Amino acid sequence: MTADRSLRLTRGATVWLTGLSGAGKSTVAGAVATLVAGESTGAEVEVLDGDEIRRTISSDLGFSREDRDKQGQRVGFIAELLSRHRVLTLVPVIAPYSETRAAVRAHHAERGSAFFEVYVSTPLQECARRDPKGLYARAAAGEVKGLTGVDDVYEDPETPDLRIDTTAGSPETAADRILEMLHEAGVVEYVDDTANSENPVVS
Ligand SMILES: Nc1ncnc2c1ncn2[C@@H]1O[C@H](COP(=O)(O)OS(=O)(=O)O)[C@@H](OP(=O)(O)O)[C@H]1O
Ligand SMILES: Nc1ncnc2c1ncn2[C@@H]1O[C@H](COP(=O)(O)OP(=O)(O)O)[C@@H](O)[C@H]1O
Repeated sequence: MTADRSLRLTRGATVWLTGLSGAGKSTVAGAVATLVAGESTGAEVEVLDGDEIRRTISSDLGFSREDRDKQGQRVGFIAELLSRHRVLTLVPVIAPYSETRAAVRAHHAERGSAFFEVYVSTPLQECARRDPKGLYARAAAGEVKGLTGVDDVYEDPETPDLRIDTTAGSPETAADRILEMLHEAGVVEYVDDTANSENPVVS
């Protein structure tokens, strides 16, 4: 993205960032939101973070299979509503089950809303090395049970729209790849700000 072009959304979309704790889902979602907010012409962007949702409307949920599925369905419902109303909705939520992710995709498709699955595929070893919340250390000490990827299941997405391993590269590079995906899908377009404002060049 250069300073002489701006970004605009042609429609809303949900971008679901799935992956292990510490993979970089929230950091990359934040980087996309910052880029879009800073370089767009009035585009709306929201982040629905799993931790934040769990502190509010999902404070009744734990980490059983049933509860994780409910969390996915709830967040998917809100994301679809937002994206149908032209918001670029970034969802850094683990969503460990293929079935939940497929149901959320189908929910979007039934309503004509765009949905993209981004697999933040940073390996467990790197996630545990980063351990930004100390969860892996607590799991190793036996203080946390059922941590995704350690002693609870994570079903790898088989056909994600995009796969990003954040072991190498910056969050901004990862964010650029997501914007490129959205550009290719026609959700994002760029307007050449140096062109005649009555005859803008859009790509
Ligand atoms: N047992 C266990 N497994 C996974 N994650 C745990 C667990 N306990 C607490 N946490 C914290 O909860 C965050 C994940 O919430 P999500 O709603 O994204 O997870 S899920 O989709 O319902 O599986 C997760 O956030 P991220 O680290 O951002 O992924 C953790 O902060
Ligand atoms: N390229 C990168 N992309 C995203 N996060 C990165 C990257 N390199 C290092 N990190 C670090 O990894 C950690 C990822 O944490 P977070 O974004 O909360 O992950 P998640 O939301 O998947 O649990 C952060 O401490 C972040 O600074």
